[in-house]
Amino acid sequence: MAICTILQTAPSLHSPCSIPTSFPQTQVIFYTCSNGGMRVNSRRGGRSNLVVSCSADSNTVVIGLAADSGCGKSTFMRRLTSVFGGAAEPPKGGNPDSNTLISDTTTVICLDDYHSLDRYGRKEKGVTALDPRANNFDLMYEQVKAIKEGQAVEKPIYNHVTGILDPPELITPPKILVIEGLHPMFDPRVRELLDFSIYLDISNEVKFAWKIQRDMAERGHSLESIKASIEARKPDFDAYIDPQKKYADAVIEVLPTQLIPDDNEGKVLRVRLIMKEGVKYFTPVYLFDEGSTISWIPCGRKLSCSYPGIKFFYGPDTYFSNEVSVLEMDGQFDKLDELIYVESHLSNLSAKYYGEVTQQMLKHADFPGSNNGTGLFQTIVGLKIRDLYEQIVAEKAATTVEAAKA
Ligand SMILES: Nc1ncnc2c1ncn2[C@@H]1O[C@H](COP(=O)(O)OP(=O)(O)OP(=O)(O)O)[C@@H](O)[C@H]1O
Ligand SMILES: O=C(CO)[C@H](O)[C@H](O)COP(=O)(O)O
Repeated sequence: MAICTILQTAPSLHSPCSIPTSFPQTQVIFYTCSNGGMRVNSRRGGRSNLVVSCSADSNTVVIGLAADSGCGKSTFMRRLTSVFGGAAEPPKGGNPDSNTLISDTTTVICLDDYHSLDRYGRKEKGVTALDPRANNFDLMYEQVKAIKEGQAVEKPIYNHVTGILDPPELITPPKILVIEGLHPMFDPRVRELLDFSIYLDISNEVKFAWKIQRDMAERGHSLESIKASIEARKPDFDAYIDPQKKYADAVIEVLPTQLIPDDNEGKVLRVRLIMKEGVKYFTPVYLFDEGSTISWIPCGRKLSCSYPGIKFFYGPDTYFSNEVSVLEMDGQFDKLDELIYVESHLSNLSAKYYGEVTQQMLKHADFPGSNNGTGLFQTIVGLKIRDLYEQIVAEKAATTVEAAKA
């Protein structure tokens, strides 16, 4: 059984355990921790809102999601949270500019909150936010480690509206902590804390098309300023962000289509899901026959395809000297409900029932990428993360039972 330890009394803070509002001295009390642990047997009388920590055998599972800005992290997070069945919201009653999203199962923190230099500091020193010198990796490590071990932390907030660091917010240990941003796999100490890691690898052409779509249409930026911002970030992106992909357990690579010769519109995409072999709790998805090499055009009687059609590929490969399986989709779906035909040919999806992938995709048909491989592979990785979490919890429960028997 997991044990939480009372660290301090702090009436103004929220607790990671559900604590009765008051309790008499010498009473034995059971607390359920939000990361799945449980506290028993307190004889302290007193007040509500004690800050407690839940012991290591109720550890939070930590997931890292790396990508450059504007590459679909928020969209991915919304798909992931939905797989667990709840909506994610900023901390209640907190800073309206908080970057954190909390649902029943997951807490997503944005690593921009560990910027050590604010917008003005970066300008003064002439460094970008991608530069490690603009980020506090010691604090990132200490706090992710603490949360993983069941302790609440006071995490800084980087305010994207004002460009300065706001007063911190309390983060209590969830069942699953997702750390998303520019550098989740940069610092070896933080990397070591990750139970699973994902890199969204958006090619320059596609990144440019997405940036234009968002920053011109939604934020009123000019084409020239978007080009200049991408160019200014590129050297640091190449030096500090891109190299993290070699550590990722899964990479979603987004490239221009090969189905339209010399396409420069960037609307039709070729998306590759690169899955590392031999990762604990993670078995790669496969098409038709595990380990074989397959090229498949599913268009025909059961799948409608308008120009330029759809092409799947599956096969083994190596990626930064690691053995991987690659699943690729080029093109886009005309009718999303027909995705069930493709789903029925995929195995190891970690779905709870036949058609769950299609159902998730239909549920969020309005999210960017729902008609192509970006949405499909993000949904599949979401199911894989749920499966990984459930395996870890089951393994811990079995260990606890064994320990109790001994
Ligand atoms: N799969 C996709 N297909 C097409 N466009 C996409 C896709 N994913 C993201 N985009 C585009 O990129 C924009 C940014 O997406 P999103 O907000 O998910 O990225 P982000 O990485 O969280 O960005 P930021 O770090 O800047 O907050 C979207 O508004 C959309 O225009
Ligand atoms: O890369 C980024 C986030 O992923 C931002 O550029 C970084 O956080 C700096 O933010 P701002 O635009 O507020 O100066």
